[in-house]
Amino acid sequence: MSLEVEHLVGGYSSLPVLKDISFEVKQGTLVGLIGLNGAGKSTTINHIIGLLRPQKGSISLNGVSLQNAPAAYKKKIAYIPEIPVLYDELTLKEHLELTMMAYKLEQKQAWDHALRLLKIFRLEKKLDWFPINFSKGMKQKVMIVCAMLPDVDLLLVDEPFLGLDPLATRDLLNLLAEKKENGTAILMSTHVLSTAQEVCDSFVMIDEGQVLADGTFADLRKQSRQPTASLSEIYLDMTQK
Ligand SMILES: Nc1ncnc2c1ncn2[C@@H]1O[C@H](COP(=O)(O)OP(=O)(O)OP(=O)(O)O)[C@@H](O)[C@H]1O
Repeated sequence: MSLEVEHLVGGYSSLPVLKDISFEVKQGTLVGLIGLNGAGKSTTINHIIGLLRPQKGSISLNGVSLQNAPAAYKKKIAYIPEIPVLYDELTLKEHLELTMMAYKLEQKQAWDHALRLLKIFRLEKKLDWFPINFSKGMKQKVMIVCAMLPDVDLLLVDEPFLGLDPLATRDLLNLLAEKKENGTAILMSTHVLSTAQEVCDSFVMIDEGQVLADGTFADLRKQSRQPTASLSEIYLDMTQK
């Protein structure tokens, strides 16, 4: 049971940003997608959520192919984007209702869950607010709450820590750990390598649209022949070679 990306070639129109990307995210694991600016992290995620169409290769989740069964595949994924995408004319409450409708969630259970998440992120008194009145971090928290509501097989998280205060970062990490325990596969792109080193079970390092290395932190230390190096040192060393 996992996300499988196999020989993915893709990008924007005819420009192939991703050259031949393969990796797996197993059920109940958190995988860090690591790369410099422009390496192809968001492009990879955009392919996995079906926003971009592969030029070659395949993407499947627990055997369900994005190409062959897009609706069944998309029901099983949730996504926290790097830049919050909210509807100006909808309140926080209406954003939650929209998410519940989209995933066909049972109302009572979904609202209990939503209220718990809203309390964690200190948003429970802002249900009637519109996005224009939210700070950057608050908008990011709304995206997190919406993505955490459904019970999905795969959660994609694109650079979540920018704009979040330390309390919210801790709360997000706790929620990711909870999701993982429930069996969700999580792929998270981030530049915050110290946090990634602490919380991720394994890593996919990409550079110029190609996988440089993948595996656990111990695997990467072995591959780079640096038994005491940090994730950041390993990555800098690999990209400079
Ligand atoms: N909409 C787009 N149209 C054309 N090219 C794009 C588009 N978005 C990104 N690219 C190009 O694709 C390449 C990979 O970009 P991508 O956004 O995937 O990088 P990233 O690893 O997520 O970087 P960052 O860490 O800066 O967010 C870059 O060369 C970028 O210029």
